[in-house]
Amino acid sequence: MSRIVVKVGSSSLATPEGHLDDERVVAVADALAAARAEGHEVVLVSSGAIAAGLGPLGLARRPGDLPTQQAAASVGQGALIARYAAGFAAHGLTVGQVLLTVDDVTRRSHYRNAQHTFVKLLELGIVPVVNENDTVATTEIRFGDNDRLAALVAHLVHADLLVLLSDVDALHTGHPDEPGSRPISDVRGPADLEGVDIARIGSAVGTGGMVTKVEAARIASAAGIPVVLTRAAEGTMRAALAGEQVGTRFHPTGKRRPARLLWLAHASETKGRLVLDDGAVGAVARGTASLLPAGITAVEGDFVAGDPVDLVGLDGAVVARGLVNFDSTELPVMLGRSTRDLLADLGPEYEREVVHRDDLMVL
Ligand SMILES: Nc1ncnc2c1ncn2[C@@H]1O[C@H](COP(=O)(O)OP(=O)(O)O)[C@@H](O)[C@H]1O
Ligand SMILES: N[C@@H](CCC(=O)OP(=O)(O)O)C(=O)O
Repeated sequence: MSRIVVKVGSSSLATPEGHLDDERVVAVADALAAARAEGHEVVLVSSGAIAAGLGPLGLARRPGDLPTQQAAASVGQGALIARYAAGFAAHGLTVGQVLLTVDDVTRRSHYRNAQHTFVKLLELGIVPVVNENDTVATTEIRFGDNDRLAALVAHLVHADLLVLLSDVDALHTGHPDEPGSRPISDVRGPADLEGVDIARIGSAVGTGGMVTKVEAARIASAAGIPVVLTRAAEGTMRAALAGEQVGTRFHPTGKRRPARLLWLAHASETKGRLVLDDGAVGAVARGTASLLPAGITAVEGDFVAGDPVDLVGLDGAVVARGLVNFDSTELPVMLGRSTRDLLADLGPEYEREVVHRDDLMVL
């Protein structure tokens, strides 16, 4: 038995005008139910909330402005999950809705919550149906694309396979409409992507085109999870879920890393910067040391304890990203001082590291 995360994009669920197509939703539910019948655990990351909201709101096409997108997602997410619930119920399966924001997965406590939720849902035999919580996600706290979200969920649930379903049968050497462009069956590392043109945007309803899919595949495969990218058509979906050679397979290029750090590196918007002296840069870059106040020369931005921040050298180059243990307003009096000195002067609350090494991701 293996655990499979499947991501399906709006372009595979919507009509060309951007409205949700019921038959396509049912086809996805059927394919995942077949995988469940084979003994696999499945997690579905599904776009389509905005598309599903257009009809009920009387909108002709996908809105360009964020508030209307949020309203459409609010109306549409309920409709989307109702359709999945009916589609899976036909196979005797129950779905559980999981809506995530960036904060849920970058802050330690929220992150553990999300992980526990998935573990429990799978234990209970539920099919988790995941989407970004678009209704409350504003521009600055938005993943914006479900491809990357799916890669991070795959890592979070320790998936054995990530399947990215789209409206193309595979990654091609160039946009599929370009003459001479051909499908790529295997990607074993960055060299296989040299010269591959993914710049042209995709369908009118999809968001990221191939760029976000290749980035998602890079994140997952670098963390040891194989990725298959193929079309959300009945035959190709089933073949991909059965582990058959179909579409493009991105082979693992690295080993699993602590999941929370992967989120930190790929999903978080940093709230500020800590400027490090050369000694601290060296210590942090080796990946074994925590960041102490003595090695910090300046603080930039407004943040509170628990926020992600960039750690930069004196030249401004980003060395690492980490979760900071102090508010930006608390740090200025601490800079350049030893923890012993801070303990004596300000008390035990100020003796701890500014960023603990377990909360650091060297970039
Ligand atoms: N090199 C490429 N290979 C395959 N598809 C490409 C490539 N470059 C751009 N694309 C476009 O990316 C689209 C898929 O992205 P998108 O529409 O965002 O899908 P989704 O809604 O599934 O996330 C394809 O339909 C295709 O037009
Ligand atoms: N969360 C949004 C979709 C975001 C997204 O990544 O869309 P897509 O590129 O179609 O997978 C929604 O449900 O409408």
